[in-house]
Amino acid sequence: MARRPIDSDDIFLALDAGTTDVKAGAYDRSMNLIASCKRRIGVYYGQGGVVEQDPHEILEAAKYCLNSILRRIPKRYGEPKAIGITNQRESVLAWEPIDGRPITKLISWKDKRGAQLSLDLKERYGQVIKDKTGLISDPYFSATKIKWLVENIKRSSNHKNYVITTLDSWLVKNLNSSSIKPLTDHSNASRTMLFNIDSLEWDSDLLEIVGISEEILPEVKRTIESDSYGKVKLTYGSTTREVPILSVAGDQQASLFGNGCLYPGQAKASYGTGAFILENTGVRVKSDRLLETLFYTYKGKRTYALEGTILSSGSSIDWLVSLAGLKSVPRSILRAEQIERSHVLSVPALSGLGSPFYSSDIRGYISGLSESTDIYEVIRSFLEAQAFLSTVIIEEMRKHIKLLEPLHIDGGLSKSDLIAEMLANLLDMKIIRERNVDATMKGIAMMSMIGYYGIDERKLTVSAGGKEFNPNDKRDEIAEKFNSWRSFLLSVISKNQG
Ligand SMILES: O=P(O)(O)OC[C@H](O)CO
Repeated sequence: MARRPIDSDDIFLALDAGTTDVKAGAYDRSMNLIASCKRRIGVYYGQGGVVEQDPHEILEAAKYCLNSILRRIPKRYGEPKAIGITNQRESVLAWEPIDGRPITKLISWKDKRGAQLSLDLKERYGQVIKDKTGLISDPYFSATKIKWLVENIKRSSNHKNYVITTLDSWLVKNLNSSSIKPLTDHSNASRTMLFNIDSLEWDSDLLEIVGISEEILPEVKRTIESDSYGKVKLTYGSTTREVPILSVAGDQQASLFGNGCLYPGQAKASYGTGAFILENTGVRVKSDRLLETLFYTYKGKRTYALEGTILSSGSSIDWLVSLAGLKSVPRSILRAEQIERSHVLSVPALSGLGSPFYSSDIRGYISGLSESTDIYEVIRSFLEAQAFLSTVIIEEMRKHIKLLEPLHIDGGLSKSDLIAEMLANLLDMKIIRERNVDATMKGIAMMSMIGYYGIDERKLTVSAGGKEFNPNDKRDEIAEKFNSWRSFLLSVISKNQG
């Protein structure tokens, strides 16, 4: 990769196509955010575990946001040098490889249509899947969704020539100024449950086991790449710009990067639609109860991470606030945080339980309700559950690799001081919430900048800092509640198994 001179007027773009919002940002050379735009997108929840999104809506939102930030970049900056694209992971759609036209909806990572198949796969091939992909067979990953799409296309249409890919691949195709074949990056491929994270290839045994042909999958490239992903064509008014795409990554990997976790032992927790806790492990570190995944690849090097997932995070709070007929999520959270003491306990497993339990058929439970319980106590218990579930995951991580201080937190729900304070006490460590809670966009912009300059990622100097939370005198009280909650969780799990 060519090295280029560093100029203080250089700027880099980021596109983050998440589950709830599509966002774009422009960053200066020190990774200060200088313009941003966000558009909310719809999620359709149907019977039988169906969760889908409209790819056209996502693409329109992406174009709108990118064009809108271009208009807002101050004149003193030069042309954007590069762009990085990051995305909600595991979600897949089928499309025409020549013109990029979608032939299905985007089947969300939250979709459970593959539940039975993933159970069967777990029973028969659980260890093979873990060894090869680092993942635990679950409908969360792409494999069973891809299989469902293949069967469905066979039954309901004449389409013969199609590919099935994660969202990054489709966006790269549809935003490109030139014709480009279907491509994805290693971090996204590692979430499909079909990709061998040691050999860095689609795994022929797994493809055969699940019954998927490699021909319908995209080619896999490095996360930070100088010349594979083409250029994004941006037009506004009479101006057209072509900006090279120099990085593509799954959103949680991008946020690990954006939180500056570039050394083994550094970790972050992102509280978005779901919550995702990732620790940089450098090399692959095996764990039976957590997910081993590719963090990023750059030049000849690969870096791995351990991951624990909470399937419903911000989405559970949104759901509860709207069910209660309350207007504002942030105001409801603030009010819930002010409650002195609450006896309500919750397991907000609205989409099943993620790590380290992987029970896709469990649903949400609440205990401790009385006639005097008010809705804010219940909201508080949902917030507390995020800190408790995170603690269970991090306890598991600590069995495998030392966790370095501080733990970085980001994502919309990380604005909750309650969650941050509880984490500091439960984990007995410093927590840092980034000044700008959007580490995902920052991470993908950082990756594109590294690709542009061709520099060593650990030599980066970027602006950082944020609010610190440390263990305090509430430690015993929080630990006591955690113990009660843990017993409640175990009773929920055993009830479900029985
Ligand atoms: O859309 P988010 O930010 O909740 O992230 C979704 C994850 O990538 C799913 O694995």
